[in-house]
Amino acid sequence: MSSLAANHFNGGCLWKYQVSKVGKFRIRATWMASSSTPAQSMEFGEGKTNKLRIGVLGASGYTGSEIIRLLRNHPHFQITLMTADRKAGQSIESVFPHLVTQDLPNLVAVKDADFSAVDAVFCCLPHGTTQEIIKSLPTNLKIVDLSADFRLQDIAEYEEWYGQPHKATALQKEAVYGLTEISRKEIQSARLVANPGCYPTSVQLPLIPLIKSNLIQVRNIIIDSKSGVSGAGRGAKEANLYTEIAEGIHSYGITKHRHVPEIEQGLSEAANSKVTVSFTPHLMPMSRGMQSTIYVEIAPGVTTQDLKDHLGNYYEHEEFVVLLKNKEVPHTRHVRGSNYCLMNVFPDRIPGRAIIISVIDNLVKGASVACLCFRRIFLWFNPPDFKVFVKSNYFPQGETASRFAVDEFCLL
Ligand SMILES: NC(=O)C1=CN([C@@H]2O[C@H](COP(=O)(O)OP(=O)(O)OC[C@H]3O[C@@H](n4cnc5c(N)ncnc54)[C@H](OP(=O)(O)O)[C@@H]3O)[C@@H](O)[C@H]2O)C=CC1
Ligand SMILES: CC(=O)N[C@@H](CCC(=O)OP(=O)(O)O)C(=O)O
Repeated sequence: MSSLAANHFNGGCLWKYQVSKVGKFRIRATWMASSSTPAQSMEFGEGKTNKLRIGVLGASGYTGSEIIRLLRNHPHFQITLMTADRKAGQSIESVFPHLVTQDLPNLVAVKDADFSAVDAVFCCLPHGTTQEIIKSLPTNLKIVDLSADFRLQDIAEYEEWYGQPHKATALQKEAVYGLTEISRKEIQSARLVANPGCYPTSVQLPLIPLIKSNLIQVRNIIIDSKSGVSGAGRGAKEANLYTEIAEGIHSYGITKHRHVPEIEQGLSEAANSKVTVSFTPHLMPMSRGMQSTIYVEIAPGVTTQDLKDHLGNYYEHEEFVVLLKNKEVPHTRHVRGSNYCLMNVFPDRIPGRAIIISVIDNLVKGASVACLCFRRIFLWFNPPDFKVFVKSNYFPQGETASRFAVDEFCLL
């Protein structure tokens, strides 16, 4: 792990293969270098521009601002619309001064938004609000929704856990749950993608492959998760004041956190039977980062090493999920600002049990960048010569687009 961490802190960028497999050299996609190369024949929006035009709804929030940070200088994206609520009418630099040098539109209220110059929308709004807004958007738009509104397939379950009726049930049926590494194929053809929650991302990435292969029992799964305070958004709340959060750990949502049904939905689908988990989240005195420590029963005849081998193989070709070696411990600081999920598996002292640790950045892999995955967007739009473009400019060895760019974003 040390090389990956050092690489991150140095601001450099190696592919996972370069880090983990000596001698298996892959040419790195460097969009910063290639930004001098015109985006040749990639045309979006009826050929009017060679950039994909993006609207960010909720641009004045934490996840929205991360999307802007990551897309602002990209040669193939152009942010043409940004919305806000209380901050409508302001410039983005007055809200987030680090975005000062960017040529970005001012923030407007959703009701005043002009979608005529937008191809795809990232919806970074509070749940509840989101479903009504998405329902009113032009139907030609591709949408990635970061809220929880379209994640639960069972509307009754949504109403039970979110305490309100669902107001866009038809759209709910259309939405695809967007955990990239697990559902890449479905995401490619979706119009509306429900980006997974941060806790569910950190839990499902290690558990789904193990459950699918019957390597762990689906009973007695215990999940202890910890989140940075940015997970609660930028809105002012007494519980999130520095004086309330600093120098302590706060458990919350015990037995009733709204991510429980989302986690159980994903694990149950993998198991083909109903899975029930014990899940307790904690608020930590840090601005960003998330760790899930997961206690599982191993299936009869299976060893901890089998779990490790399986996860290693399952994610071998996934750039952003890394199984650490030996006894290396995943730390949240190693994924800060990055799109990586780092994980490892440890034998418990109690025979037949294992402990899995998984870390992500809640604002990146847990939210914004997960949904920026290049392949998702470009396969949606499917420009005819995309493969040629990708091959000649970025992937001389014919790699797929999923490995491109996002890690460049997150290692900035
Ligand atoms: N923070 C995280 O780690 C993660 C968050 N998410 C989800 O992503 C979504 C956005 O989260 P986050 O960025 O943290 O939230 P923030 O509270 O930081 O930002 C919310 C954004 O929505 C705008 N907004 C609020 N209410 C309305 C409204 N009624 N109409 C129109 N716009 C409105 C705000 O505008 P203004 O500021 O101008 O009032 C702001 O731009 C949420 O659904 C959240 O649960 C998902 C994964 C992780
Ligand atoms: C620390 C904190 O408050 N975290 C939020 C979850 C983070 C999040 O954004 O959840 P969604 O992805 O479902 O919107 C919470 O516990 O509700």
